[in-house]
Amino acid sequence: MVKVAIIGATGQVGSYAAHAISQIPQIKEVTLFGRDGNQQYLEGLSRDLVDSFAARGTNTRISWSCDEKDLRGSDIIILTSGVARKADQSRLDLAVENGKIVASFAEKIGRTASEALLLIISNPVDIMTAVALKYSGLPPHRVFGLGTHLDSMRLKSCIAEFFNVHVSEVHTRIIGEHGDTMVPLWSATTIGGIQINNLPAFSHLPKDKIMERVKTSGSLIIRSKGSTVYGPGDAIATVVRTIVEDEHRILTVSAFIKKEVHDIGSVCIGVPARITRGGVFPVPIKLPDDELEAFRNSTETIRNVTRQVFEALEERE
Ligand SMILES: NC(=O)C1=CN([C@@H]2O[C@H](COP(=O)(O)OP(=O)(O)OC[C@H]3O[C@@H](n4cnc5c(N)ncnc54)[C@H](O)[C@@H]3O)[C@@H](O)[C@H]2O)C=CC1
Ligand SMILES: O=C([O-])CC(=O)C(=O)O
Repeated sequence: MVKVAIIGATGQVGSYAAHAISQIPQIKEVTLFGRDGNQQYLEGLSRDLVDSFAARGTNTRISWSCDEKDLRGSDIIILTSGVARKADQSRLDLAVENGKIVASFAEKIGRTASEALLLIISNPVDIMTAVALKYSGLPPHRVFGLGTHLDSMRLKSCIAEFFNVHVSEVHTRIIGEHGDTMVPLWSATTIGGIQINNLPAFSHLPKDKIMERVKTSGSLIIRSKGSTVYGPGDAIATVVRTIVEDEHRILTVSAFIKKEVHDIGSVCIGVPARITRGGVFPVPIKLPDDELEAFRNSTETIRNVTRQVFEALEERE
């Protein structure tokens, strides 16, 4: 049975993620972590979740803590702490501020829960994954971020709507930055197992418009209702279920790549990765020239900002 800790559980994403993952039968306990001062909120949140579980017939145990010692024994730690962007900000604008928060939690995790798998949600998620990797000291296959999994789901639903098919018939992927330079892999997109460009209607698919919608989904939702909650929460639950059931599914998460995508490496970025109970393993792939060039551009963006954040964090030390 599995024990999961959510750091940043008092936030919008952390609290819904707690609810979503608690429906996974193998999860025995979810610990809600918050900052000192948030004890009352955490007690209220845990009571609210317990009521929900009773209503649903869910057997997961809920606990809460503000003490890093209680991270010990966690199998999976989900880190959602950090500042959320305003609708007119880029996720990259949060890099230094959230870098400090993520580095500090990563150090705590390295000290107390070095056997855990660490899933990063805080934005900009690719850079925060690199920060968590460096400051936790955990091996690369045990530190990864939500990456472009949610973007891939957004693209999937747009394609399903256009072709008027069930979402489960659409397989697609977005790789690269969880941000403006993300790269849709049309070459890896199928509907009902058929390569999308072999379907006559593909020539009418408004690809640019769809990608604009995917890229601006987060800011539109933030402008309309304050934050994105259900999309990320359920995307997190899918990743966690894939881990605990040792499914070996290939999801597009932010992982440290060495040479899996042509010769590009030494960066944390959204790539297809095999997700197992033991960790996350990027799948070696070859891309057509246009997608490769776009991915290279995306990795450069992430590499540059990661470098700047590392420099800012070194000044802190
Ligand atoms: N990767 C993805 O797909 C997604 C990432 N996010 C990111 O997740 C993060 C959380 O988003 P929300 O839950 O909407 O924000 P929120 O504002 O509702 O919650 C933020 C959480 O971080 C904690 N926190 C804030 N500043 C802190 C500090 N200095 N030290 C320790 N803890 C601190 C708060 O106590 C709270 O628990 C943001 O960075 C957001 O951009 C959100 C949605 C999707
Ligand atoms: O857009 C944001 O800031 C939150 C997020 O990453 C998403 O929902 O994709």
